[in-house]
Amino acid sequence: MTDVADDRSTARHPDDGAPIVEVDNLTVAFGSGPGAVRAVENVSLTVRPGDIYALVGESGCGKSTLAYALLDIVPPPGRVTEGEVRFKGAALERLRRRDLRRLLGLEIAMVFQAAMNAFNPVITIGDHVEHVLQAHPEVFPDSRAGRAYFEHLLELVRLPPAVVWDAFESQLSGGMKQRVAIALALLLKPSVVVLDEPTTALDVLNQRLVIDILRRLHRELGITIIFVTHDLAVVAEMATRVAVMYAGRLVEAGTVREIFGSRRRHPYVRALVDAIPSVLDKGLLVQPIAGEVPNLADLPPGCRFAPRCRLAQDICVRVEPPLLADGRHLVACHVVNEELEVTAR
Ligand SMILES: Nc1ncnc2c1ncn2[C@@H]1O[C@H](COP(=O)(O)OP(=O)(O)OP(=O)(O)O)[C@@H](O)[C@H]1O
Repeated sequence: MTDVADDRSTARHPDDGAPIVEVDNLTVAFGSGPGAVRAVENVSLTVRPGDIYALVGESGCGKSTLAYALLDIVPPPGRVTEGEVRFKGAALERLRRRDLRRLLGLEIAMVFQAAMNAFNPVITIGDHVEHVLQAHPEVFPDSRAGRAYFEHLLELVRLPPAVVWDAFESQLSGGMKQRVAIALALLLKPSVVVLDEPTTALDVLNQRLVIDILRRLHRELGITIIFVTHDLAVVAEMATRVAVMYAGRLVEAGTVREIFGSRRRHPYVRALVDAIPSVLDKGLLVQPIAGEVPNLADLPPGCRFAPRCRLAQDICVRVEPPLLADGRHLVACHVVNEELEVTAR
């Protein structure tokens, strides 16, 4: 194993290709001085074209903040204090403001967690579409082609264009609004779409529908998907790669197979998996994770998960574990990495 701080090992894999999004040693802080809280700390990851990349963790682990940083839209008082995000090799913060706006609108789109309330309630969905098309004539010089493309997107998200075009937000159900938000995000043909908790606020049937739709959009439009979720069952169904965050740090990253099937897994990830009846089919034996994510302003020494970890040893409460790579599978845990090295000898 090699000691690295990210998932960019030099090992070659069949899915290797030029990265589309790279997060390099990124730290995002809220506030300043001793009271500052680092919602994202020294996180590095690489997203390649065609990935369906899941950012996972419990509430408060920094997933949404990381997602916002991917589009350079961290809300104040949050700010990037270290590291950078690169899109197709170009650092976002070094792009001129005009180029950045263009890039973010056209190449990377976001569907926000509160998509349910993301629309202006006094205009129709058709008006929303017209506004976007007018703001970006470079994508569809003929707005009729833009309208036709939106209708195509509505069909892909399984909504009837004739109903949706003249509808106001209040006339759509929660599931329909989420799907309209996805169609709108794709209108300018971005190569990457970032979705914050795309299934969380939906009932089970609508969750299923949104998962199916996102897989279809990925297949038919070839878009790269990055999504934030606290739900590993959704990850198991949809993602190709996964990064698991705990209290602002990356604790494990790898393929879905590595995250769910590998013997070498972070105890936090094991605990998350054990908390999903649908994945392990344990029925009533599901184990909730005891304790809570620590307050970011008052972190424990050593491994942040140690106070909740059944495997914790002395070293865990003293020394922060490094993120060790086996190929592109990364784990930050003294105990499981030690076990693997012992077995490998
Ligand atoms: N606007 C803000 N002002 C101050 N601190 C913030 C702000 N937004 C986030 N934080 C800090 O960053 C931490 C991580 O928040 P974030 O929303 O990124 O987590 P998350 O994993 O996406 O959780 P959730 O699923 O609940 O959104 C919070 O616990 C909080 O300490």
